[in-house]
Amino acid sequence: MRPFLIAPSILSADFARLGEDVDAVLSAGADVVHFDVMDNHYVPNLTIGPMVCKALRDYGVTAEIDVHLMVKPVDRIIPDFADAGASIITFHPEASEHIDRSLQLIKEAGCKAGLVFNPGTPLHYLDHVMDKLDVILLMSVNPGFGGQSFIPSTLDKLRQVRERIDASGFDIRLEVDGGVKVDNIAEIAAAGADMFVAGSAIFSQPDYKAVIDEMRAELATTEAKS
Ligand SMILES: O=C(CO)[C@@H](O)[C@H](O)COP(=O)(O)O
Repeated sequence: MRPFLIAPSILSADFARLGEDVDAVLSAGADVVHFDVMDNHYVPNLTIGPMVCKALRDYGVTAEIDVHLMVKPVDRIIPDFADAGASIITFHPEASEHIDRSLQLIKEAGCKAGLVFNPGTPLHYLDHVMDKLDVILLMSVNPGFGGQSFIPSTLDKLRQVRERIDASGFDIRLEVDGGVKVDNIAEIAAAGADMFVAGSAIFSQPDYKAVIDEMRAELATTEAKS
């Protein structure tokens, strides 16, 4: 059994005092910093790049930084994020010209690698790359904005991916992102997820520890898979 990981999305953090806010959420019990990179091209929003990732490292953040690239093209920004201190880099397969090459670039740069699937993206992109994946991230909202509602069909997709991971025998995290809250996290875990991105559910509350504790209490009602 492996631990469940809670990864607050800093898209909902206070950008005017990002270092402090990230420190606060990690002190409150978060495991991983989820870092959303949007390019106003692949998705209709514009956020943060490698300089901000490096600034967090320089500020003293030592937790894993999980960089979710919502950018097209993918490859040219990978080395910059690796140099900036990213731990995990995930990208959308339909945004890459050569999925295997992008995964290889991430690994060669010393990071964990993953593919991200939008609600409408088919899972066949997994077919020939399972051995190269550390993470599979299922979006449970359409990418671009925080604060959207969880799309229920993600539960079935999670179950399908969980079966594929278990059948593969590889050590792959199953991450979910979008609309994750205290009141649905147990159901999402039961469908097979073991890493939970939550933005607005955590950062909209004054007491991060209280929300994270509530999430962990809900997760304790289910068992992590594999
Ligand atoms: O990548 C994205 C959106 O594109 C997510 O990481 C959201 O930022 C999650 O926010 P909430 O749905 O938890 O508010």
